[in-house]
Amino acid sequence: MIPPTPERITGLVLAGGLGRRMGGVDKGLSLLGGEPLVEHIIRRLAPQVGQLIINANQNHDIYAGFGYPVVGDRIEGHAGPLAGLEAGLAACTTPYLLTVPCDSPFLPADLVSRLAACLTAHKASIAVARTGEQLHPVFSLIRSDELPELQAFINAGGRRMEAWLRRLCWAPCPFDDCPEAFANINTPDELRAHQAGDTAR
Ligand SMILES: Nc1nc2c(ncn2[C@@H]2O[C@H](COP(=O)(O)OP(=O)(O)OP(=O)(O)O)[C@@H](O)[C@H]2O)c(=O)[nH]1
Repeated sequence: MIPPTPERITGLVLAGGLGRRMGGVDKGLSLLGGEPLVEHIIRRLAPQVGQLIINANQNHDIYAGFGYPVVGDRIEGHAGPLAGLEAGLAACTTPYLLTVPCDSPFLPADLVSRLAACLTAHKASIAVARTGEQLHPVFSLIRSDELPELQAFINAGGRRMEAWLRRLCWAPCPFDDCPEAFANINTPDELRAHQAGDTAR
């Protein structure tokens, strides 16, 4: 197994959703503390990985302005985060891909090192963040050579990320010491609440 060192990992920021609960806006570009959510993610993730890719299905030019390649879903009909993962894996040139959602701006500074240690210890194909009983499949470190398996799952109608990862050799990675790092922002009220608490972080 090739060790999942940072330079062998591409970070994929999943920003391809519809943001219905946010009122249909492009959630990754929603402002928190005066900065787009995607910028918060990039600031935390870029030091942890060798390369970055943004997955987006609208506003490509704006996302490209952050300085990283932008890929859109190749599967039609807003098939969910697995569609973004499929596009990211297809564009990825490193042996590992790390996914994060665009709406969790407080992600851990040691997310990648802990997922990498877990993947190695379990000789797994995918390591998934877990807090308590809750899995966070959109925070996963994945072997890039699982792309054909993912495409087969999607072609057979599979859409749930957790259902897919359970077909692989997968390992849960505990982050019980920092559950707040996985808080996500789905609604204008949640955005306002975090905005109000932003100065405290
Ligand atoms: N590429 C891609 N990513 C998606 C899609 N749907 C959701 N996501 C991403 O998956 C993560 C979790 O998304 P959700 O909050 O469940 O969905 P959303 O579309 O962003 O928001 P809602 O419409 O309010 O559910 C986010 O990073 C989204 O950008 C999709 O169809 N394609």
